[in-house]
Amino acid sequence: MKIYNHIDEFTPLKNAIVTIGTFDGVHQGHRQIIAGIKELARQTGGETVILTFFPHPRMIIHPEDQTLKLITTIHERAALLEQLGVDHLIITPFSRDFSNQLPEAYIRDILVNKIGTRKIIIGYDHRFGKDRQGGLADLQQAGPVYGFEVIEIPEQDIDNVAVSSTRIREALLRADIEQANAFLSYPFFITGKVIRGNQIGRQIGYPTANLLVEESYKIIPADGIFASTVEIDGQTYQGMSYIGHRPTINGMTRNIEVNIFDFNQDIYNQTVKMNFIHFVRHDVKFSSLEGLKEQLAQDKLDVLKLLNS
Ligand SMILES: Cc1cc2nc3c(=O)[nH]c(=O)nc-3n(C[C@H](O)[C@H](O)[C@H](O)COP(=O)(O)O)c2cc1C
Ligand SMILES: Nc1ncnc2c1ncn2[C@@H]1O[C@H](COP(=O)(O)OP(=O)(O)O)[C@@H](O)[C@H]1O
Repeated sequence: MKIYNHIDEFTPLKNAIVTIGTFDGVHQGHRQIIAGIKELARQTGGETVILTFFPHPRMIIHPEDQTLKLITTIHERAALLEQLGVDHLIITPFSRDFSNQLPEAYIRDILVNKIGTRKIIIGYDHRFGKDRQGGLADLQQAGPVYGFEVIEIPEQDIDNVAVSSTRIREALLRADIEQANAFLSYPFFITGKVIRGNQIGRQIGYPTANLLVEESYKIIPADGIFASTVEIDGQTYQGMSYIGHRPTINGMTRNIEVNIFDFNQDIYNQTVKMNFIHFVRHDVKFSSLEGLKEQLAQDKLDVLKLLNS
């Protein structure tokens, strides 16, 4: 997959099969749409193009607003789309200039002249251009003029998609990993760099890699203990992960940590992918590290059972 960080980097195609959207999470609903454009591309010898927007307008207009959380960072989104076999991903910053284009100009300049759109799959309620003036009707009118076909995704299908994007976030925020994963059709994951902690982990026999997530807009599930798999340097391990403030040691920061099973390497500064497979239990304040240690032994048994049965 080729990634373009600006529409001007793109060379128009002869037969572009296009869809437009945020695709946060690249979940089950998105996957159906992507399967659709891939099938059309296969039938017509075309190439698939996804036009997406990043940063989100709210991030630009209100950078201090931390309430907007996304299931996937832009890098994670790109990686997932690549795995699905999309040919081209155009990431357009939502600048004032871009959003101020009139619908007719947007269709002509971007979709036709810059991309080479021959087929566009679009939701029935998709809006574009200045003040969101443009819609499906404008595309349908322009199609015959410029030689592209418009394929509408019906309301019913969109509703399913919209609902599940929100539902995935809601599920994660109540630590309902099973529900989130069912909607995503793959395990929810966090990518981060391993940073130093208090080094208490190894003292109690459970070293934990602490993850730093650089993107403040990445959604972090509710606190708890989870059965996980961890990907490091192309290898996958099992482990038990933790999200919380470590009440037992009166921790001040909200940590994302994982104790990796059958593993003994220094991985500081490495980037790891932590997959969330099952919720195990809620965070608890123990009266001593000894109490926590006993619980960790039990957690390990529970996690092994969950991952291997
Ligand atoms: C599977 C797992 C479960 C945990 N459960 C709790 C818990 O219930 N309560 C708590 O205070 N800390 C819990 N922790 C966090 C530990 O307190 C933390 O890993 C330990 O203090 C080591 O911190 P360090 O990485 O800064 O050395 C858990 C950690 C893991 C990996
Ligand atoms: N099985 C393991 N699981 C997690 N980290 C491990 C493991 N074995 C070695 N490590 C290393 O030890 C570090 C965690 O040890 P810990 O004592 O908890 O220190 P810190 O508080 O700095 O995280 C990890 O960042 C990693 O580099």
